[in-house]
Amino acid sequence: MNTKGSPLLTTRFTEELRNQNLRTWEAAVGHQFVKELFDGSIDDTVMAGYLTQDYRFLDAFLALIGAAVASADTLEARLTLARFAGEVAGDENTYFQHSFDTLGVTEELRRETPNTAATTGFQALFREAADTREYAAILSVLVVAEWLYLDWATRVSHPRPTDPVHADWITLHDYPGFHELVAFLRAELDRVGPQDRDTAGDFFGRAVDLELAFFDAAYAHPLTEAGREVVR
Ligand SMILES: Cc1ncc(CO)c(N)n1
Repeated sequence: MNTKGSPLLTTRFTEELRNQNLRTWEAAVGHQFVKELFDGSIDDTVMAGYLTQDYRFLDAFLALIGAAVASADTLEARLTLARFAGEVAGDENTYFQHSFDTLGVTEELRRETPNTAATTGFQALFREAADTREYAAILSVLVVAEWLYLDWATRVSHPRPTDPVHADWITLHDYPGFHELVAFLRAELDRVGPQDRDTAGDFFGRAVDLELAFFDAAYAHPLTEAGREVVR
């Protein structure tokens, strides 16, 4: 049957989850941070604060990917997730090191900068998802983190900004391998999520809320000129 409403044409599970959180999702994807990143107008103190917090996100996120490797139910998924961990530990980590150098953010300053509530919230959510040891719960958080970032990075048709700190952050979330990764993560959650609907919906929704809070926090907690070793 090809009629509308046939089981074959029902909404994908991940689409359903996004629809349940659409207002917050859209607020995150269309955030001032994204607009200013694309037009190159984002203040260095905002970018420096954002990246300082996001480097802590990266640390906790790597641990969550490890939990996904451990809980996946197929070799194919384990291989894909392990390669994904390699990307984060490789190119993405290198991006952070270069950007901290460019912006003049020293290790000492990063050490002295406290977590924002959104960063602490993500760390707790990642730990909670990992502790379930359930692939569906872990995937629900991974899907939000990667799909929402793919969405903002690909939605705007602006040309790339010239500053590598800005341009490379966009490229890290819009290259062919990243599109494939998000397609993979979504397909996995579409496959295993419906058996664990409530848990998936709970983790997915909390992750979307934190994504919006994380962008807001970048403006509420810029890394100020006074505390920063200004290189440019
Ligand atoms: C807050 C946040 N969400 C998602 C991503 C993409 O992994 C990121 N780097 N930071």
